Amino acid sequence: MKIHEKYISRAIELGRNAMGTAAPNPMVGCVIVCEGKIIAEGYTSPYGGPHAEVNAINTVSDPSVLSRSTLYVTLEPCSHYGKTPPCADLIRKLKIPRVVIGLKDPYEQVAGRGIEHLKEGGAEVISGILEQECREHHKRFLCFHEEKRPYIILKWAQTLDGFMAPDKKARTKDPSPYWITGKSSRQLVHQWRSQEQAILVGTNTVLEDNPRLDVRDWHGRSPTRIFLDPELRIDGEYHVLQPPPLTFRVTKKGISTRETDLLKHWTIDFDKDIALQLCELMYGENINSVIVEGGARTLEAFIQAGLWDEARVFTGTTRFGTGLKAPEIKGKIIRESKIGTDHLKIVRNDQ
Ligand SMILES: NC(=O)C1=CN([C@@H]2O[C@H](COP(=O)(O)OP(=O)(O)OC[C@H]3O[C@@H](n4cnc5c(N)ncnc54)[C@H](OP(=O)(O)O)[C@@H]3O)[C@@H](O)[C@H]2O)C=CC1
Ligand SMILES: Nc1c(N[C@@H]2O[C@H](COP(=O)(O)O)[C@@H](O)[C@H]2O)[nH]c(=O)[nH]c1=O
Ligand SMILES: [Zn+2]
Repeated sequence: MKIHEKYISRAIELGRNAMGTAAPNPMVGCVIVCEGKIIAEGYTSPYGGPHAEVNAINTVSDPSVLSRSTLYVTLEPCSHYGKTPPCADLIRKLKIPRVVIGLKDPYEQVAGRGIEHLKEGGAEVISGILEQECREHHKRFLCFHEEKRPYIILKWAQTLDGFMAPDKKARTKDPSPYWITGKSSRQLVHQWRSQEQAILVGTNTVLEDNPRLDVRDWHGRSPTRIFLDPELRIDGEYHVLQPPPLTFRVTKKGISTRETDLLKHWTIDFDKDIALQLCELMYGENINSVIVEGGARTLEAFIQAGLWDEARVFTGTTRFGTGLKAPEIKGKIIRESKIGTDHLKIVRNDQ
C-alpha cells in the first residue's frame, strides 16, 4: 500500500472511535508522521469538544518537530469558528509543512477554504487519498450536507416466510413480545442504535411492542427517539414517553400536546409524503442519521419515497404462516453474514 494510503487508512481507523459521540460533527481521524514514524494520533472529541487535528497535535511533547512532519486527516481541516477555533489556523501557525487529506469538506462554511488557507500559509496540500473509503467513513456527515437530510438506515427482522409480526389474532391470544431473532442480533442492534443520532418507529409498533429503543445490551448513548402518533393514541405508561432521552412525538396537523424539555412535538400532514416531511424536520434539528425500526407501514413510507440509504434485514429461523408482511427491498447487497443462527443482509440504495 502506498505510504499516504497507509496513514489515511490508520486515520479512518482512529475516526471510528468517535462513532456515536462526535455527531453531528464528523468523526474525523488524524495521524502525524515525522521522518517515517507516527508521532501523534487523534480523533474528534464528543460533540462540542476539540477536533481530531487538535487532539493529535496536543499529544506532541516537542512541537518543534511539527515543522518537519506530515499531518494526515480523513476530512479537510476546518476554516471556520464553530464550537472551536479553525484547525487550519492552528496547523498553519505550527508550520506543519505538508497536509494529506482524504476528502474535501462539503460543509458550506469550509468547502475548500481549509485547503486554501493551508496553501496560503505555504503548506503542501495533497487531497483525495483513499477518497472512496473516506466517503464511506463520513457517509452520515456527507449525506446531511449534500442531500440536506439524515443518513437513513432501515432495519427489520423477518421470518423465513417473510413476516415481520404474527397475525393480530394470534397476538391477542398471546400478547407477550415475540422475537424473531436471537440474542446476538439484539446486541448488534443495540450497538447500531448507539451509532446513530435518532431512532424512529410507527404508532402500531409503540402500541403493540411498547419498545424501549435504548442501548441496554450495549454501551454508549441511546438515540433521540421519534415516534409517529397522528391521533395521540400513545399515552400513559409507554416507554417512549419516559425520559430520557430527548423524544419527538409526531402528530397530525391541528393536534397539540404539552411539551417538556425532553418531549417535543412535531406536526406533519399524514396525507402527504411523511418520509420527506420527517427528513425536513430531522434536518432542522441537526440530526445526521436515523435508524428506522418499523413497523411495516413506516418502513414502506421511506421505501416508497426512495428516502433510505441502507436496509439491514435479519431473517430468523421460524415461520409464522400468516401475519404482517415484511417490506420488499431492492438494492446492492453489500454484506451477508450469520449473526448467531440469524441471517443478516445489508442492502445499499443504488438508485
Ligand atoms: N419484526 C420487526 O422487525 C418489527 C415488527 N414490528 C411489528 O409491526 C407491527 C406494526 O407495524 P405496522 O402495523 O405496519 O405499523 P407502524 O408501526 O408502521 O405504524 C403505522 C402507523 O402510523 C400511522 N400512519 C399514518 N399515516 C402513515 C403513513 N403515511 N405512513 C406510515 N404510517 C402512517 C398510522 O397510525 P394511525 O393508525 O393512528 O393512523 C399507522 O397505523 C407490530 O405488530 C410490531 O410488533 C414493528 C417493528 C419491527
Ligand atoms: N421483533 C423483533 C424486533 N422488533 C423491533 O425491536 C423493537 C423492540 O425494541 P426494544 O424494546 O428496545 O427491545 C420493536 O418495537 C421492533 O421495532 N427487532 C429485531 O431485531 N428482532 C425481532 O425479532
Ligand atoms: Zn477542525
